[in-house]
Amino acid sequence: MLPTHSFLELPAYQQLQSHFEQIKGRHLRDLFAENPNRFSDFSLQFEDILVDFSKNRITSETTRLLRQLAGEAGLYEAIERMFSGDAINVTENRSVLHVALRNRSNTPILVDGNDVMPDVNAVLDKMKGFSERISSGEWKGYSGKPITQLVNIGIGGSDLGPVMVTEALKPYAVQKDGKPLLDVHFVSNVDGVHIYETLQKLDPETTLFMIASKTFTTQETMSNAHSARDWFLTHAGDESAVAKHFVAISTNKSEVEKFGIDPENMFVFWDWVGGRYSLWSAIGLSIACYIGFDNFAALLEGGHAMDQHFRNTPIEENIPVTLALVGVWYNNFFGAESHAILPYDQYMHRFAAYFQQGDMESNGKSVDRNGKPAAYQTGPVIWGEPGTNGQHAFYQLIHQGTKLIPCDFIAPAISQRPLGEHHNMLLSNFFAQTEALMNGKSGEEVVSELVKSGKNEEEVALLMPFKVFSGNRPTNSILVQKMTPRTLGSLIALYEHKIFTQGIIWNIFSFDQWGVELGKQLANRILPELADDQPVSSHDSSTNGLINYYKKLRKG
Ligand SMILES: O=P(O)(O)OC[C@H]1O[C@H](O)[C@@H](O)[C@@H](O)[C@@H]1O
Repeated sequence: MLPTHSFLELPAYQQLQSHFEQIKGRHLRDLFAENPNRFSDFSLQFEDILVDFSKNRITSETTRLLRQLAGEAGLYEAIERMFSGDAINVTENRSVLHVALRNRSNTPILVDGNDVMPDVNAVLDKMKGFSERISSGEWKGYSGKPITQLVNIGIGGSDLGPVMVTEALKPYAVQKDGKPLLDVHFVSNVDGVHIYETLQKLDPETTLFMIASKTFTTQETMSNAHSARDWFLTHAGDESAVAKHFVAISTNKSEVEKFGIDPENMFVFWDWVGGRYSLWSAIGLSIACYIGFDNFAALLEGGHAMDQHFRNTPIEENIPVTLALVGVWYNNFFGAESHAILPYDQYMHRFAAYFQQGDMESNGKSVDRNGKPAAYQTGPVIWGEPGTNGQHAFYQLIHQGTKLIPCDFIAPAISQRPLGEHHNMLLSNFFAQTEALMNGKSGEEVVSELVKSGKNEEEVALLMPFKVFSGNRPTNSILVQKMTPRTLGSLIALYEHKIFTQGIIWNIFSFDQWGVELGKQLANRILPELADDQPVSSHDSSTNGLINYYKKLRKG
């Protein structure tokens, strides 16, 4: 169990409220002017990862009170409970042990008195052996050819992590003749277009399908898996070929067997691995095959190093806790509704999408751990795109809109693909944006610019208000040396622990996802009603009207 509290009644919450009244009108420009050491006072480093949180609307009093808030919410006790295997996912009565999957120091972690590490290590060994057999060409398809194409069929947590990491670490793909040895594809949507378009690119003789589903009952994944199997059999002809081309990744052995996958070809994980925290488990098999097991192990090591930092570092220097607290500051005091994640690294183009599930499925809750409505804001809307594309799309609103949008800017110092001036140009944008968001541009600056450009008095007066930037818009900057497997592992774990910390402070359960279940149930109820052309009348008038119009339209 986790301790509970009443968020709004924590003494630090009350103190933060009066502190907020004093600080809300202060401008970041002035905070920087007052303290020449602001950068070093408000930045932290972990290995090569620098986290500069100085461009936030905080003072040392703010961080002191926020840390007190974390203490009063029982954060450090909660961290220990997670790491020691307590069933902190109370509504599903499960431990939360993605940290065990990357526990490279191999210290025992107990669930119901049993050490989970031998099972974790056995699956990692099996993944290693499998990925090596694929890349050496020892694993052959039904016609004797080696595998060159992987298709991961999964959705949500059984898709987003592998997609994000294989994209982010593309430069680490196992190579053959100067090119990635394997093409890796991901099919998630139940829309037949997704599997159709993917199958167009495949050769059945050299394709391996990975059916990834924790439950092995998810409608989208099972439909896509059956369609892939049908397509495969029309080419291979013979059921006996399936064993060479289909593997399963799941916690549900009996459903895997029912589907017709040999248990030998099954990679297991456990109910204490949440879907959105599962890329470190067998769900990462496509990653291990694509970048090679050693690189996958480096990813795990990076995650483990961040786990140690999170568990053992005092609160003043604890990076995930600091970012979580700054997030709480905007979410609960400034009323910010969203948070943008903006990687200045094209390979990380799915990073924000990945943490849309990671954060919003975890902390999108409105009932507290006492089962009572939460009378305060919980998890923010997470969104983002890579820089500089975002700059030419939605940064206008971040700079001059009416909403306060705290942003994380992430960049590597060394490009994976150095090309002329490209990386300096990219990074000049990375630095310029946070500077501009912080400083803004005053009326006087605008006027002098307009005058210099030759505008007359009337034109200056007309244009001035539109060209002013208020600034005072908060950002974190995360600068790493290079986006290696280890660094990426640490970064993902950093965000995971930020989410955990915020969930503890908001007194909500971050590891269930009952909100996703309702949609699944309702779709299953409507599906049989779509089988014929009879009008339906069992729903509200809107739903009936839509279904009946659909039935009319689909006749063509
Ligand atoms: O791996 P599975 O069981 O197919 O679930 C896939 C996804 O389903 C739902 O959307 C949620 O429960 C997610 O957390 C999960 O990741």
